[in-house]
Amino acid sequence: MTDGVVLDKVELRLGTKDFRFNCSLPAGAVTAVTGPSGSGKSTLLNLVAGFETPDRGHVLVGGEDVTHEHPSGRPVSLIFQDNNLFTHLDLFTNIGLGINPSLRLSADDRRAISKALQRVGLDGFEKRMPGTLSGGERQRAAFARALVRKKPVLLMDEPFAALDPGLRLSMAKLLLELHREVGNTVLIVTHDPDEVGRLADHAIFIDHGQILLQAPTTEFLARRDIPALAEFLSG
Ligand SMILES: Nc1ncnc2c1ncn2[C@@H]1O[C@H](COP(=O)(O)OP(=O)(O)OP(=O)(O)O)[C@@H](O)[C@H]1O
Repeated sequence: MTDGVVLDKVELRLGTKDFRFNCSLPAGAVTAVTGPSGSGKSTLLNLVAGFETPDRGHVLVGGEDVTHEHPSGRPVSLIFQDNNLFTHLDLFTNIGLGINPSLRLSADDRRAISKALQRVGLDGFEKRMPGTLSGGERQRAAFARALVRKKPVLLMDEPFAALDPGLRLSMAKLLLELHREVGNTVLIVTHDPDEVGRLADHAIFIDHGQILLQAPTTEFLARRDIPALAEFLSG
């Protein structure tokens, strides 16, 4: 098993909260990041993305030590619940920024943008402004941007939480299709045990800033010996 993301004895203090993360998440797999509210799920993603720097320990992505790498230099893409798009820029530009922040785009880049829009079901949406899109369409656009960036790791923080149940299912299906096509390493924060079962190969459970369990999904969903996890699983 190759490591996609490693947090090697990472320690971080934010305000009065202490986080200690030690884990090795497999490359090319979907790992669900779960835990009670305030347990440290977003903080773990922020450490991988580079929005937080550990006080101690190392963060490795694809075997490369990125602990002190600026977020823009890390081989990761991000999709959040919202705020994925710049509201004053059309979709073509929003997605182009994912390829090159100065928007110097080659003919190939331009074709890649249109192809990515097509792939996520937004064929011909290049000139649309984010404000004119539905929530599901905005998430599709965020997927298109992640696609053109071609980064080996995709970090998703509750990407579907704002969507209604039907849309959640179709976005989960799209995520899995794209994941199988590109073989990336996905970390997805979710509060929903059903989503863990639907999407993830592995899952971790965080409580009070520490990882209490890392296991393959089937084992994870069957465990009842950790009270906080049992509570999470019973919804
Ligand atoms: N910059 C900061 N300064 C002080 N405390 C912080 C900071 N960032 C996060 N925290 C605290 O650390 C804890 C973990 O936050 P985090 O956002 O990682 O939790 P979470 O598991 O993602 O929660 P939720 O499910 O509610 O989104 C919270 O109590 C939060 O208030």
